[in-house]
Amino acid sequence: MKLDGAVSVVIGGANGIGKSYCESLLEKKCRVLLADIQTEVGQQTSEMLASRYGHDQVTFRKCNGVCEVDIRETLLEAKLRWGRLDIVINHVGILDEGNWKEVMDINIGSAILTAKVTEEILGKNNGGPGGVMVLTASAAAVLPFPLMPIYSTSKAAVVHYVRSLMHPLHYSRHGIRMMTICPSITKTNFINVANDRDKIGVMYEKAKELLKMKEATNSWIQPKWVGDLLIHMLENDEELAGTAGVLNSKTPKYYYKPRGKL
Ligand SMILES: NC(=O)c1ccc[n+]([C@@H]2O[C@H](COP(=O)([O-])OP(=O)(O)OC[C@H]3O[C@@H](n4cnc5c(N)ncnc54)[C@H](O)[C@@H]3O)[C@@H](O)[C@H]2O)c1
Ligand SMILES: CCCCC/C=C\C=C\[C@H](O)C/C=C\C/C=C\CCCC(=O)O
Repeated sequence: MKLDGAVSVVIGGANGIGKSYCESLLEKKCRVLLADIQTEVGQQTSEMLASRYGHDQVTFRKCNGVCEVDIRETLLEAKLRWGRLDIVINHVGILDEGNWKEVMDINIGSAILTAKVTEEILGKNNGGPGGVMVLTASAAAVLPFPLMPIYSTSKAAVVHYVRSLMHPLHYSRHGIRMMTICPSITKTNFINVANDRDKIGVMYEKAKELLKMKEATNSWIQPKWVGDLLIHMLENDEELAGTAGVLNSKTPKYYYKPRGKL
């Protein structure tokens, strides 16, 4: 798709990978509604980006990415402000091996609600123009990662959900090109959860060891690389729709291209 002049929503855009998504989109002259549950930091990030890329290019709105009403109002605000909506990104997720219900609720719930509302607003079956939806899953969704079985399973469900919705049976109805981005361990605030024994659970010591190794070898994924992958997937959306773009090193690999008809 052509990104110059396109309109996007990034839910969870105030920090880390989401912030990198916003910057990468703005670099390509895409307009961005940066949505986040944290008002103060969201506004700060949006203002910093506005001073760099233009005040008409980016704006902030408070949004809980697991709340259907918030997601709908956020998408509609972007459409109303700029007269169109092309790209919907939801980046929300948690890791808490001590609370499986909440992990499933948030990680899978945010994916299902985002797809539901995106289809409602952009779906060809609802009179919309189609568009693109991107969800952040995790490399743990497709690579073996026994350290965090509940988190990994929730993210695998996100990948499989998107893959299912991109089957021709569904795509022929809604016309929205959907994909997931699956980074490996990325240097953001999210990894601080490793210090919380309750949230990591029985693999706490092993997790600490892995992070120590990452630090010693500086083998983190950088948020900028994830932003670069987003742009690559958007610019090649016809070919990459339905795939999970996995970033376990600087070079991505793509999994699960849906084929055929049932
Ligand atoms: N950092 C990693 O190693 C890594 C790797 C793969 C996938 N992920 C996924 O990326 C996401 C975390 O992003 P990050 O690593 O950039 O962390 P981060 O903490 O730097 O940023 C997360 C952002 O999401 C916002 N947010 C959290 N809950 C929200 C909600 N309910 N509604 C709206 N906004 C909300 C936060 O306020 C924050 O701005 C999760 O989905 C996680 O599973 C992270
Ligand atoms: C064990 C570390 C716990 C803290 C890290 C916090 C969050 C990370 C979440 C990511 O979504 C996990 C992503 C990928 C893990 C999958 C494969 C890892 C492959 C091993 C490696 O990259 O070294």
